[in-house]
This record gives sequence, C-alpha cells and structure tokens, in this order.
Amino acid sequence: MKTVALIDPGSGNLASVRRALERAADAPMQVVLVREAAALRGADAIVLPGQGAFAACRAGLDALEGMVSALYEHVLRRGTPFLGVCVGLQLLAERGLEHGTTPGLAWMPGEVAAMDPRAPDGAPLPLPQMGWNGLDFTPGIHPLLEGIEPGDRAYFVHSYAWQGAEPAQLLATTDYGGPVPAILGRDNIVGTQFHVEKSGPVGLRMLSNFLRWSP
Ligand SMILES: NC(=O)CC[C@H](N)C(=O)O
Repeated sequence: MKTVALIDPGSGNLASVRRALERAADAPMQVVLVREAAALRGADAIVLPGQGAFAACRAGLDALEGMVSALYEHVLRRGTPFLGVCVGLQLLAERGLEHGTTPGLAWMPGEVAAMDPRAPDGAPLPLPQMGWNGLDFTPGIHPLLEGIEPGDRAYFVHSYAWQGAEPAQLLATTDYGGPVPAILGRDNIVGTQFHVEKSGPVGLRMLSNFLRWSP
C-alpha cells in the first residue's frame, strides 16, 4: 500500500487536503499526517499544504525540527514525488515578499510577490483573486494534467503570486488581468497555486494523477 506523507505546517486546510487525497486514490493508500522529520522515511509521495501568510507557513515548517533538511533529502536527493498546494507551492520560491521578505526553500527560481491585476481599462481587479478560473497550458505538458482540458477551472484564493519563473517550470497559468502562474514544477516536484483540494472533479483528477505519478 502506498503511503502519502501530508506535512502539517500548522496552517490549517489539512483535513480538506487529506479528504481529497483519499477520494482521489484509485488504489489502496494511506495518508499519514507528518510533524516529525523521520516520518518522511518510507513515504511514497509527499504533500505540503499551506494557507495564510508566507512567513507564518515558513515559520510553521521551521518549527518542525529537521523537516526542511529531511525534505531536501527525500525530495531533492532521493526523488520522492512532491506536491505543494497554495502556500505549499509558494514556499518553493527563493523568497516571499508578503509582509516583508522571507526566504523560501529555493527549489525553483522566482519570488512570491503581491499581485497587481488590472482590467483592460487599467482599473484594479479585486484581491484576493477568489473563485474559479480557467487553466491555460499546452496539452501533454505534464502528467499532473492528464485528462484535464485547457480552460478547465480550478479554485483560487490568493493575493500573491510567483514571479520570475523559469519558463520551462511554468506548467500552467490562469488569466487574471494577465497570465498568473497556476502550476509550477520540475523533475519530481510540482505545485499548484490554486486549492487543488477544493477544485472539484478537476482537482480530484489532478490528485489521482499525482498519486499515480512515477517521475
Ligand atoms: N489562500 C491563502 O491562504 C492565501 C495565500 C497567500 N497568502 C496569498 O495571498 O497568495
């Protein structure tokens, strides 16, 4: 049976991510809530959720002793499939600029900065971007998107977004006053800016794709 380690950085939304993973699984699987670095050993996949402010999520992760280096060991060195959700994706940037500058894990180039979305007439669009929005991507670009069509919608809640992504790592965008990064990834690492666990059948399909992924 597959074991999925769901890291608890103390920011909430764990229960909904857990439920969605359990619903998405098409083979027997156990989701283990992880607060101890040693518990990553033996995980077939690792999920890092995050909600709220960048700095608070980073502090929550740092409060789990040895977790950042265990993530480095399992994800970057051993290649365990990894999914970051919302701030769990944002934390992979070099830094976050929400209420001051906070270092990220720097697994992919870029920083997480305040959005400034504008309508065509220059009027500001509301923040956070809150609600369903379509995904733009090249079909076949990534196994996470198998069975998903460009234009399928996911559920977003955010005021900050990734900037300066390496083009090859930007797997999908959404349009909110211009293209906004929606999915980034490289190698065995992928993350969604949107709440994949709240994105209905589209989100469940992505989660089951993730659980079947062997990068
Ligand atoms: N959805 C949230 O919890 C917000 C995430 C992050 N603070 C952002 O605004 O981008």
